[in-house]
Amino acid sequence: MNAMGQRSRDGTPALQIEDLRKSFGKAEIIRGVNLSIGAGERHAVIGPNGAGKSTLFNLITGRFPPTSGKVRLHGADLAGLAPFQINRMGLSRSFQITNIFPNMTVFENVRCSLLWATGYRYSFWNMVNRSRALTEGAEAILEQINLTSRRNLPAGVLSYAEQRALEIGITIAGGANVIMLDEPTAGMSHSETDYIMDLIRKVTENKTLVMVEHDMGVVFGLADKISVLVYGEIIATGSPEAVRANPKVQEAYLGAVLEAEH
Ligand SMILES: Nc1ncnc2c1ncn2[C@@H]1O[C@H](COP(=O)(O)OP(=O)(O)OP(=O)(O)O)[C@@H](O)[C@H]1O
Repeated sequence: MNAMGQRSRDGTPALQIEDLRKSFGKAEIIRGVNLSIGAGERHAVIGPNGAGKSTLFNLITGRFPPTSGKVRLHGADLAGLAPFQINRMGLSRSFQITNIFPNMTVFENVRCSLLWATGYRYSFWNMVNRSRALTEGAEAILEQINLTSRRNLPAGVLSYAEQRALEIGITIAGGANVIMLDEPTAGMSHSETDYIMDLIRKVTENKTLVMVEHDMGVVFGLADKISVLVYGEIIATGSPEAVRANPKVQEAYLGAVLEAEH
């Protein structure tokens, strides 16, 4: 069965991380991370600045090779694979920095990412069918991210929140079933944050979501499970309630963050 866009039915976790380590020079930034993320789970990784959250993302997505340890996607070892190969196995990520082409239209941005993501799978199709499939696919995504009415505008003129929605559209375009979002609501107002949160909930329905996020409203509103990364180690993983109540987490991170929000 092609697992794209569907939950694993045999109980294999979507992602398994086994004793993962990463050093830059002498500094060990990721220090033995073990984590299992179930198919269909919404998982948030939180922790203080510099804890290694982006580095962990970069290791999972193949952007950096680990110093040691393993990452498995639906049971398959990702060692040695390039980001585009991992992407074609059903894992797609967004970046903290907006990754869209500002001079291309909104529609072209989505269509292009679809073309890239599905390049191989449609290789036996004739050009007409392929072109039609891409157009229809792009239209369906625009509908999902509520940007149909903006489709012919250059992406650069969209509002910040709309650009982040487009970024999410580009991330989901290839039909990946594991979606990784890096600070999807960074720099947003309360209403924009609520809007993007609803959008994320909608587009990741029946998919696995892994996100790094600093806004605790978003984390506790969206996540089924939370992992807390401090100095390259996961000090707690569990349900939002369990993580919130964990004294180690309170001490290392959440106590100060929740206090600052009130
Ligand atoms: N390519 C690199 N080379 C050297 N050091 C790096 C590299 N990438 C990250 N680091 C270091 O690793 C540490 C963790 O950085 P990382 O960006 O992963 O943290 P983070 O938890 O995502 O932080 P933030 O919440 O501020 O985004 C930092 O001390 C950073 O300077």
